[in-house]
Amino acid sequence: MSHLISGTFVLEEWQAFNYCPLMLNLLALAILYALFQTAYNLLYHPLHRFPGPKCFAATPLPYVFASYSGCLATRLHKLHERYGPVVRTAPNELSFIDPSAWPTIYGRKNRSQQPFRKNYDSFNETRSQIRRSLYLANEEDHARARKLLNLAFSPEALRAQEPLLQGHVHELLNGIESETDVGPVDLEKWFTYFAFDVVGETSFGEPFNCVKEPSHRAWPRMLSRARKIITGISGLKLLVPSSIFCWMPVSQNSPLQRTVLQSVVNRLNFDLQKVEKRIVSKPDRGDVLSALIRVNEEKKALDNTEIMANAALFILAGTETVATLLCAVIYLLTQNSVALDRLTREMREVFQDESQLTLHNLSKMTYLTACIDEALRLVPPVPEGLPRVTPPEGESICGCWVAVQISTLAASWSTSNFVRPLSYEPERWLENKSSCYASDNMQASQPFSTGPRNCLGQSLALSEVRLVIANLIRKFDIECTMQKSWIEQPTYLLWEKKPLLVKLTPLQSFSTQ
Ligand code: HEM
Repeated sequence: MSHLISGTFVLEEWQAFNYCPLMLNLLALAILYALFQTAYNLLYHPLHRFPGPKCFAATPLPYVFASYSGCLATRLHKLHERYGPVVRTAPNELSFIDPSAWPTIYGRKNRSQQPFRKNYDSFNETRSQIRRSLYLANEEDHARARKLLNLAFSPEALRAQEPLLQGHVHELLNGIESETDVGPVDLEKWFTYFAFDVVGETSFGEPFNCVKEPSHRAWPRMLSRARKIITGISGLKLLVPSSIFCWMPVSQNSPLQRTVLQSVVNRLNFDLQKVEKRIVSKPDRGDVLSALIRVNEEKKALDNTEIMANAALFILAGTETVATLLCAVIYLLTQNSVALDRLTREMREVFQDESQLTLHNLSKMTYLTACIDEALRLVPPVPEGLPRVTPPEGESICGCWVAVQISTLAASWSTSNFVRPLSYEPERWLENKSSCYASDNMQASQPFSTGPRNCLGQSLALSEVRLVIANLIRKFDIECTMQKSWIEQPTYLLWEKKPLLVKLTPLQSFSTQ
């Protein structure tokens, strides 16, 4: 009865009465549309004959949910084990694990043909500092910039950086050694600081000093949190077109998320000011940025915003990935005592003196390379896949807009590509390997991707990893103290790395000077 007494309430009720049918009609329309779309996806969509679970074919929700909850990479692996080498993972998305798909999806057939393009709609980067970087560049800009950046990352440019890298490895070993008598050391945190310092040193002209200065260590954690938020937003963007998404409440991040993203933007701007100063003063420090500025002086291929955008990209692309690989090699070696013993013996017998641990000498150590390749196969640092869109004029499936990708982790973990795929066996990468590995399809493991948009920093990454692993193994006896598998962890585009607790016993006969 109270609503009869209150005039306002009566008015509200009247309005609600009038709005109600409209709202109900809209809701009914939305449900009808969703039902129609689901039926179409299942029965008439050009991809409806491809194998895969019905729920993934019906709506993008399961895919987005898997991405949001950090289990996309392992989910894709399970789907491939069940449904085979090609799986429909969303209404208009196909995932492959057959290595013959790498050149088709990521390469180009001939010089005149463009590779499949990235799905730019799923990026939320239009205002960010990496907007003008290689990563988001269209084909034309990418080709122009990549040509120049390849020179800055060439083997000669890398050789010039060796003293800088060696310096950081020594700082890392000293930092780790300072903790060895306290108990198990968390190598994940040290590797992350190291990877940040190297990118800072080579691309910004000064290290971020994360290894030496505890007060400088917030940056890596901040970036990792921002990545998680951005992955979540990109996942949601798959559900609705960008034009509608930007009006939805979910596109406005929560205050906490906004603070995290804003801190990352502020920090990047702070670092990019240093790059801007160096573009003006042009000191030659023998690092990536010096090489880039020098070749650009001659070729005039990039403007200053592009140089800065790429420097920002190097932080995003070259830090967590390297830290993941370092953790993976150490963790997997501790799980395979035969491999650890063999590598330890080789490192200690071949290298009598620490000064012999140069990039040139280490590049010849085939067992070390095999240990790293096998870790890249089992824990690819970019594990989920790199979606591409089929071009309208060809390669499309039944004339339809289709996103395709090789699921990196699923391809490496597949029983159709490797013998005992979940077991760490560096021997499979050796030239004169046992015949039991004869059916291994080594091309299926492409952790740095292939084609014109493959990893620019591959040689730098491998150099960092070779130096760190060789030095650690030579200097310490290593034993993992963790009860649970380090590999069981979520992925949000990259791995969400858990602490890697390891007991390190320094060998008395070796020192870091
Ligand atoms: C183990 C370490 C690394 C792995 C596994 C890795 C993997 C990858 C992969 C898979 C891509 C292709 C991404 C895509 O197509 O969407 C990529 C691109 C890229 N990576 Fe790496 N990366 C590593 C380290 C580094 C380092 C150290 C740097 C530089 C400091 C770097 C710089 C880049 C850049 C600039 C691109 C974009 C290339 C382009 O679009 O042309 N990466 N990386």
